[in-house]
Amino acid sequence: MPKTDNINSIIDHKLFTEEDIHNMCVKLGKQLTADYAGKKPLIVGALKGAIFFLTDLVREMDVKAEIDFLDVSSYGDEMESSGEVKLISDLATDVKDRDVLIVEDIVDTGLTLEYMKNLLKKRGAKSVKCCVLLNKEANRTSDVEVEYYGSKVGNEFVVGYGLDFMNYYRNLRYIGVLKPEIIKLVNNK
Ligand SMILES: O=P(O)(O)OC[C@H]1O[C@H](OP(=O)(O)OP(=O)(O)O)[C@H](O)[C@@H]1O
Ligand code: HPA
Ligand SMILES: [Mg+2]
Repeated sequence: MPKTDNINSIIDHKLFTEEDIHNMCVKLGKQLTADYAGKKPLIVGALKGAIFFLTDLVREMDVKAEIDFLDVSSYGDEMESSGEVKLISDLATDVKDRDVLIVEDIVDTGLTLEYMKNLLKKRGAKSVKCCVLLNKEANRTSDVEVEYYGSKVGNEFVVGYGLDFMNYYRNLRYIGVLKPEIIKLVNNK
């Protein structure tokens, strides 16, 4: 566990331990191995949140896969989606006729995922599916399909294992729920 300043003052409780996360990666990896058998998918990680999940998930997949990254952002330092997804940096790979699997840490409003799926379909991908670790349905504004997910979560702000609060705490090994009073502090600033 990295030395992270004041972690107890911001985390209310742990939601998923390292073991829980590992088990989700193993289960999803098995499903994806079966579903992508005989294919050579392009795995697209959504920076920055998906970095840890992607690296753990792909090592549970017995599939000949390529990996690339899209840097997209809609939250910046905020805790609510701006409603606008920005493409910060693009893929290096041509997706035309490829089976693409987007890997994401969380789907919340669904706007980021919808943006990425539309972009990849427009570029001529043969198939575009996604695998997200956490599926938060409470604030969903898009009807984007979530083909694979590790677990549903409630309407709580979660941090760790790639998920950030004001760009920090991504490097926690577990996933925790941010204290409601921290959210109030930020919202009242
Ligand atoms: O379903 P949505 O409401 O669009 O929210 C989900 C997205 O928001 C977060 O990314 P963020 O924009 O904060 O960038 P980051 O991955 O660099 O943290 C998260 O990593 C997802 O990509
Ligand atoms: O709950 C969350 N935590 C961190 N980043 C997020 N982006 C959307 N929802 C969340
Ligand atoms: Mg993200």
